[in-house]
Amino acid sequence: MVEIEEQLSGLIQKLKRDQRNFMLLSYTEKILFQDPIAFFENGKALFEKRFFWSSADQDFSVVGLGSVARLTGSQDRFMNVEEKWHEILTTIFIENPYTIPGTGPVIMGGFSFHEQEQLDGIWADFEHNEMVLPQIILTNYRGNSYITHQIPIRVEQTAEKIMEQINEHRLHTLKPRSEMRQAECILKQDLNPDAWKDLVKFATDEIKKGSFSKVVLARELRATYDQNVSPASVLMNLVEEQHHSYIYAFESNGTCFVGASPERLVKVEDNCLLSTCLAGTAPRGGTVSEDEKIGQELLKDRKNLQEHAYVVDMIRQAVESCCDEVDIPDGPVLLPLKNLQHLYTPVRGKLKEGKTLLHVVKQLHPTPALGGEPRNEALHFIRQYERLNRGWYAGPVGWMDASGNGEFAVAIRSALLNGNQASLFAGCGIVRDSDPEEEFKETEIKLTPMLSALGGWK
Ligand SMILES: C=C(O[C@H]1C=CC=C(C(=O)O)[C@@H]1O)C(=O)O
Ligand SMILES: [Mg+2]
Repeated sequence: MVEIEEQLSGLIQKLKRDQRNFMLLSYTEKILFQDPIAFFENGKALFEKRFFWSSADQDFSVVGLGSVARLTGSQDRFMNVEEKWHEILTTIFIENPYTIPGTGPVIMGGFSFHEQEQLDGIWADFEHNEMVLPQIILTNYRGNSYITHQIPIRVEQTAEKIMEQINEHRLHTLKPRSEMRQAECILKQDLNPDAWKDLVKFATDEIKKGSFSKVVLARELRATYDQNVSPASVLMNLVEEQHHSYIYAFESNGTCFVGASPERLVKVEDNCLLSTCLAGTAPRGGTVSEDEKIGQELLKDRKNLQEHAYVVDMIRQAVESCCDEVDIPDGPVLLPLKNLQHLYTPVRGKLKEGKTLLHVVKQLHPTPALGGEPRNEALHFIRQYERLNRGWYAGPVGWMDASGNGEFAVAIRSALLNGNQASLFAGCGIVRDSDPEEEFKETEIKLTPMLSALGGWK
């Protein structure tokens, strides 16, 4: 702590010497292990914006509170954010002795599913895309905790005054979590299930006519609770129940988008790229042998293999345009989750010179696991006929650090929380052989993890 104070004094002197008014210091240090959910929960009283991300498999989480910069790109939004991030980075004084991904200045947030979409209704508190540079970041990596402060320094301030605020933030955020009472569902409302099934039938007719080959159709469920739903308590349940999933939350003005997605869009670490093809779904069995039987059937099922193949073909093309040494296995394997299992094909590559994480996001989004094939025809159909405002559902959500490391998942198995109301989203890949009743059942299973994390249902 003494070190930050010395840094601050030095930088204030420097501002005076250079006759400048303002600069941003990003200061990282290792601290005693902290619970990321407690940090997120404790930040509620102090900050309007909060971001949570954890990837169970890699023992990694990054949580951001507050905002010192907001990046909201419009035209060519991914590249726009990339440019703004580079501009900001040239102005930050970074003090980070660690080479741990997700430490130092990190931007966090997401993008709506549709480009240029006007967000209204339940999404009114959300920008159509927003990546935030938080005021404080807690990064947990392999059992160690790091804290990064983004500290705006004005020439007229004193180091002691700035330290007071830093200490205040630490005092209120670095402490154990308090008891959280789980909300109870008092009303569950299915928004027009029959119309959704009719739409699936209509989509298969269009596929047979040759309008497109695959389209992902989503539906929304609304639930009301006996008290305001606490995003932290939902995160706590998701972390406990949904292993092998990215657990994420983005809160803006009291509305929180939260979910547990098994689907990585893309990860970059030291120029190595990982992406995931995930499409094709079956339930889990009640016994080991039943589970194995369902899994084996899924691996041979024509409709599901078709759904999956469109995703692999498109991701291969997109990744090959940005990477060398692309490695994709010939066939899918099973990815078992708590409530369902998927067909899964991992993708690896090495980023080409000059290509970045956001270049790949731009190429990939939306993959046929969320949009369809061909992309434009499927997106047109979704915009025209799907009866919901997707907002950030199925869009890229994630983080990126100053070294170009970062990861985005697709924001499925998600819910938007506002007070005691929640909207839950789930979709299904529709291909030629899709059956409306079966696809409806598939969305029911996909909604189960969020419903359960929200506190069960009536
Ligand atoms: C669009 C969703 O899932 C996608 C990801 C995996 C499997 C899918 C499927 O089998 O239909 C979907 O393409 C969702 O959960 O809302
Ligand atoms: Mg499916």
